[in-house]
Amino acid sequence: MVSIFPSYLAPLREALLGRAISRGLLELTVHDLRAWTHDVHQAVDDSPYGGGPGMVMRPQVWGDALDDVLAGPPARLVVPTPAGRPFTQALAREFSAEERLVFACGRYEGIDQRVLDDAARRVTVDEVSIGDYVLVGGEVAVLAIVEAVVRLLPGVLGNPRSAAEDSFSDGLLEGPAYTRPEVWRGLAVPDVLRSGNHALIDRWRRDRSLERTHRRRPDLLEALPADALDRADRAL
Ligand SMILES: Nc1ncccc1[N+](=O)[O-]
Repeated sequence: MVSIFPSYLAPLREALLGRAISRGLLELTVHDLRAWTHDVHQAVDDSPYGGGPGMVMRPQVWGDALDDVLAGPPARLVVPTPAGRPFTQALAREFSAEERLVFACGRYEGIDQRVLDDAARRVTVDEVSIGDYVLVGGEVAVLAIVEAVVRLLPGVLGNPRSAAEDSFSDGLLEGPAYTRPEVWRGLAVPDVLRSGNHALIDRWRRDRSLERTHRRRPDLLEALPADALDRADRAL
């Protein structure tokens, strides 16, 4: 990763991801973009051509940084930006199969477009968005993207089934989950989940998942492939 706030990415070395790194399941290197500046002020941005508010990150600094960081084994350049294509679970899976990912964290009003155009001459460049809102920079998006990708790497999650049964893995939202005690503040766990009848439990979970998706994300239902819903689903 390349950022002007490397410490923003420190959480990646905590907990699950930190353990995956210490277990050698992945390597993580954070570079300070300012290492590629040469002026005393270590300037990384300048005012935009054509005027307008804010600052644009300068091509020379990013160009030199990416020349160095992209050197070596083939990598895919991921640039978080609100103007990017949506980052989805499917893209997380695609990224998790890559040998190496390089993340360019932009600040201010983004990075001079020529940096991405120049990089695209050498590597695949993915401008991706984690949501329709504007953060101050790409670092928080990189934290989210890396967590979504790394948890899919073999051996990272204790139980590989949980990645397979994620929300979105079957195109639907995950339904409600419960654990002990059976009754808590007068609220009981649905009986079916204690029935031991796994066919019934699977059906109940599928129904809750379909209901929730219908209520909260009808767009996901629209996007399902035709054969994704069976007769029982349609009966719901
Ligand atoms: N939403 C965003 N805002 C700023 C930078 C990056 C962003 N994103 O979604 O990747």
